[in-house]
Amino acid sequence: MDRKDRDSTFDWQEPNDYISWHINLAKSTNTPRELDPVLISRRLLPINFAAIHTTVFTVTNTLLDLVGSDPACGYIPGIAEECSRVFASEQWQWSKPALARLVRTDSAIRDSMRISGFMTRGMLRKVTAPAGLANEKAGWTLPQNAFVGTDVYSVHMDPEIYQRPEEYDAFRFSREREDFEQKVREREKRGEVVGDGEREELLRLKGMGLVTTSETFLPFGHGRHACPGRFFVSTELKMLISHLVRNYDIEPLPSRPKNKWFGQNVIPPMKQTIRVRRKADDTSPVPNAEMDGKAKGAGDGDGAA
Ligand code: HEM
Repeated sequence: MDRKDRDSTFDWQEPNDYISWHINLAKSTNTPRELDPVLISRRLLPINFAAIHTTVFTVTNTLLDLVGSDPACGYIPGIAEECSRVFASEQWQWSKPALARLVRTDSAIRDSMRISGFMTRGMLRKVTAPAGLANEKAGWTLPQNAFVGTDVYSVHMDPEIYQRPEEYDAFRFSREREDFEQKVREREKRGEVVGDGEREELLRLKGMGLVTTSETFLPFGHGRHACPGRFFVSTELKMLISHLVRNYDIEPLPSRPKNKWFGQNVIPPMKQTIRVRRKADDTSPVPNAEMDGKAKGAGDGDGAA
């Protein structure tokens, strides 16, 4: 970077990555302390920690939830059909809007995060106010330095919020949206006007996407400190699942292997295996295109799917 600053003919292009952002920020805010390589690595490590095991647990859980479901539910063929259809319509090149159309895939990941989330207590916070925190209505107080978190598991398993909460339903969040979109398409075909009410309903249904946090969907936390990596991870997981279901036959398991609880965490069984076989007919003329890092605009901005 320094050399490029001194000599613009130097043949080097700055990578668009965390370390470069960090260095640029340190320079633009005149904080030379932040340029210390040891400090940079200390900033980077927690991000790696926040990003990697969370993603691995989530994709493992989604696969186990899918493979452990009754094949009669048709989840994997349904997702494969959606991925093939959208991928083909995009000339075998993922883009952010194309990934946003994978509503079944999105829903399959979302319901897995709800039912098989690795964190049963979320949003741990420390009370810093010297006077503590009081909830007069509920009749409790928390002293300074107390820790408080949210019982995420009970919210995700509440039958008043989710119908049959103990069941993994891969299309829980997409079924209604697909039906609604189909009806709107039919009305448009008949030349009928789509009104504000329908547009609002569509917005509500889009709000049931993976990256949308709420008081009732908490695997990414909620509010000010909600996971900023969720947009990236939604892109990554959809591409990964799409690649798998489009290119491999996956043998169903007789039942969903049990996750392991320890303390307030739940992790997938580490020794579980699944059987896959490469499909004879390759479904795209550009094999592995979606895994070659060619998704356009992936990871930036919002994107409720
Ligand atoms: C499926 C994968 C992931 C899950 C389930 C997840 C979940 C979470 C949760 C529950 C929080 C805490 C929210 C809170 O305390 O309010 C969090 C925070 C965070 N996550 Fe993720 N995360 C995932 C992937 C990622 C990735 C890929 C990155 C980075 C590329 C990332 C970066 C962060 C960061 C920097 C924070 C701290 C945000 C803050 O304190 O303001 N996460 N994540």
